Amino acid sequence: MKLLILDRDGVINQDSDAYIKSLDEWIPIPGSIEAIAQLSKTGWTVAVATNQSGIARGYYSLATLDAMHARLRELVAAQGGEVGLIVYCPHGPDDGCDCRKPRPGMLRTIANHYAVDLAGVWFVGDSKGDLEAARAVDAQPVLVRTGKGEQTLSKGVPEATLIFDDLASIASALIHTQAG
Ligand SMILES: O=P(O)(O)OC[C@@H](O)[C@H]1O[C@@H](OP(=O)(O)O)[C@@H](O)[C@@H](O)[C@@H]1O
Ligand SMILES: [Mg+2]
Ligand SMILES: [Zn+2]
Repeated sequence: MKLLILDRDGVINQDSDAYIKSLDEWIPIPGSIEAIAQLSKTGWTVAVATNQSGIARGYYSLATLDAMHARLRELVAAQGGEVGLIVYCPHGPDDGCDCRKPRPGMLRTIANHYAVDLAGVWFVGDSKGDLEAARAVDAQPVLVRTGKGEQTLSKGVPEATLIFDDLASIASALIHTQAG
């Protein structure tokens, strides 16, 4: 099975230090919707693992979060593609949950859902915690320069990390080289 797991904020949509608190603030990064559609149309299953501590912080509701994910699904479907399982961590940094990245709980949830092994599966993120979550389960850490990616890169990333400009360039690489 060709499985690709994506972080959300900073990879699929623009991120903000003030959190993405409303549907209006959820703005796709240019090329990302097309990339997901193209990947799914070429046999890739695209899942999402996203920290959403804004829920615990009271910045937005689960209904708002669901509306953002419904919008993502609508936009990808309009291009003939589909989005797989979306898993989010609604907890705060001090809640001690197993799902908040850098813990790999969400990646394991996705792997169990699809009954696949995570070894070598590409997990694409823009933050250090994304890369650490990938490494915790022997997945392939992949950093994009969008969102917080440049900032993350400037602080140093694990040697095995693959680095791409954006999700569109990842899709192009996977589709044209049938990697993964
Ligand atoms: O990149 P993903 O995992 O999809 O989502 C990240 C968001 O939940 C937010 O995560 C926060 O980190 P804290 O949760 O406050 O540590 C901050 O980095 C915000 O800028 C960011 O929007
Ligand atoms: Mg992110
Ligand atoms: Zn959690």
